[in-house]
Amino acid sequence: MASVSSFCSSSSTIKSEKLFKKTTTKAAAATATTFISSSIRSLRKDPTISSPLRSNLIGQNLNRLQDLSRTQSVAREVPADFSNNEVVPVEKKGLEKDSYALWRRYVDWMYQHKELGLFIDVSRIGFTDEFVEEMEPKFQAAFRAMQALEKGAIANPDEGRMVGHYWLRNPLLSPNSFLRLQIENTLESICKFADDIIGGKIKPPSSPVGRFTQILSVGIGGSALGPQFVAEALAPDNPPLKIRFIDNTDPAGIDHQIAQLGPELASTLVIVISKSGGTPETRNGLLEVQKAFREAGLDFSKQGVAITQENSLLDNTARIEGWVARFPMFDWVGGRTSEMSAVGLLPAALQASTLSHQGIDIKEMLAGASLMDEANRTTVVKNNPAALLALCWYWASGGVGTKDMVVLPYKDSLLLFSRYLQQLVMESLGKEFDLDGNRVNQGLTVYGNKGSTDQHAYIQQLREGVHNFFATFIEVLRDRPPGHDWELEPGVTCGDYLFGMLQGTRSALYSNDRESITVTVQEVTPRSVGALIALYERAVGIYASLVNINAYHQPGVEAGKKAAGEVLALQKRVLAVLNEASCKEPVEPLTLDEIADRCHAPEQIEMIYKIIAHMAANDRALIADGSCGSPRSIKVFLGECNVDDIFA
Ligand SMILES: O=P(O)(O)OC[C@H]1O[C@H](O)[C@H](O)[C@@H](O)[C@@H]1O
Repeated sequence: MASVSSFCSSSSTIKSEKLFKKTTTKAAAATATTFISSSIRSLRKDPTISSPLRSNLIGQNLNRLQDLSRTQSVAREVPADFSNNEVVPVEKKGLEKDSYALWRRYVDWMYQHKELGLFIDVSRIGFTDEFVEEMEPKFQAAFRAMQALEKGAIANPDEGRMVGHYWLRNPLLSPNSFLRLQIENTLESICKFADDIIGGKIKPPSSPVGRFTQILSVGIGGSALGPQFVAEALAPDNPPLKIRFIDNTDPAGIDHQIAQLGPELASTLVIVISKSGGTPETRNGLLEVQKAFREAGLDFSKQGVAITQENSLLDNTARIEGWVARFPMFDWVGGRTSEMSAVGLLPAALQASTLSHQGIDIKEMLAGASLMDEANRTTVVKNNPAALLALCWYWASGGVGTKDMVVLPYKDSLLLFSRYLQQLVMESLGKEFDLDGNRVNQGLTVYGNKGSTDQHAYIQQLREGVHNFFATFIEVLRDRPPGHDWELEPGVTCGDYLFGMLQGTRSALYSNDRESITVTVQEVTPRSVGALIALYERAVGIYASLVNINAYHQPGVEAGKKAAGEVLALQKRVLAVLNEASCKEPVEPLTLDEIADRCHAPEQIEMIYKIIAHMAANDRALIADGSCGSPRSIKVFLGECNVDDIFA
């Protein structure tokens, strides 16, 4: 039953909508503004409505305020406390439309990193000077937190861990010489190992080619997304060592990767990546690959490499089985910020070009990240690229995630950037509680693929539909390597079209009050990719401080893992019950109620039905009566009875 206050919230919203529609005079606009503001206040305080609904309703109301401001051209009376005291109010005004004023804003706020050739344009985000001023203390606190983090503070208090991904690209910053040496030695051993593999010094034992030709990376989440993004962005066209990924426990997906390797399995280097060394999907991928090796008569241990924390299950397995190599994953590096650790560096270093016989230049990636980190250490918001992004995110999403971030790289090779950012941003910022234990349900939704492709898919909605996002364009100035360009019509190249599409979409969105950031790089190189990763890692860290959350843990992920474990445990009980009934003479097919009863889990009947339907679809349970489409009617038994299991 809807509680009184949740009813009030939604009725306020309806009323504010009506008021908004009726508003024709300044006086009416003022009344509407006051009413909408108070609706926002009530929504923020109402504990009885779900947080997605709350965000949605607040977002709608903020949009109305913005629209009111635009139509009435009056200074806004926006509530100073529409949220809890932690959140700085975002006083939305109509976006600047005068082209000279916009040009001034563009030039005033343009960020340029000369050495990296990277620009950030925040002029199409409508933050005001007052907002920047109000945010200043929060930014100074965020900078202090970042300094402490870089010095080795326990920045992940829930897990009692340091957060050290910044040391990976500047080991001199490490809080002690032990960590510095660990980083430096690991980098050295990665480079040496990659040289030995590419140069054929380390060979697969049974390949007729006499060297490794393929890499199969097994890992998930932070142990896959960075390497996938970097491979897509930087791998050479015809690499002698091509990388593939198993990043799921989907048997068909795994079969597909193994089938595509075919006889080249004999010359495949398998890199198993897992910080914890115990992630089920990764373990399953490993077991499936090991089975394929056995079936092909190959010795997996001569072709397997592990990247994991010391003494994890994976580490111990690799050590005991004598795999080719093991590389460390450090306790103080989180999965989603691990691209500059062995997790990202080893796969990158192995993706060599046929011409140079060198892998992706990982030292350049590290240099790009290090230069970006350096720029992000300034405490002047306007000169700090990551802080600028965080400022825009805060403004655009009200500091409470009311707007989504649509990431649109206009470059095919950056297709996976938004997918990579999805984990980095959403796993870091999507938190139920803040650092003081208040329920805040924070987050920032990220999605996107690439332009101009997406212009032919969902840009229609962005331009004209629900106003629940801001965009980030990633622009790459260099269209293709020099000497290859040609004009496909007088004065216009193919790349000019891509450029035109980006600029056109940016303008079209802005003219309809859709805000955007543009990040520009000269080229997609190891250096610029390293810089982009570092830019967003720091922006996420700063933003997390602004909204007072721990960006470095992921307690919510555990709930799904735990529930999955419970489903599998229930499946084992179901199997035991079915086995016992199927071993009877004659076989005793069971209804779902009977199975649930015998499992002592009547409340789990729906899950038991799903388990049976899944097993039946995979020929592991047989339906004696009825069909899965009418659950009440089915009777189930197992095709084979295993007497040993009954007495086990
Ligand atoms: O590297 P692993 O320990 O296998 O973890 C892989 C992934 O597991 C979980 O889903 C975490 O939420 C991710 O942050 C992590 O990247």
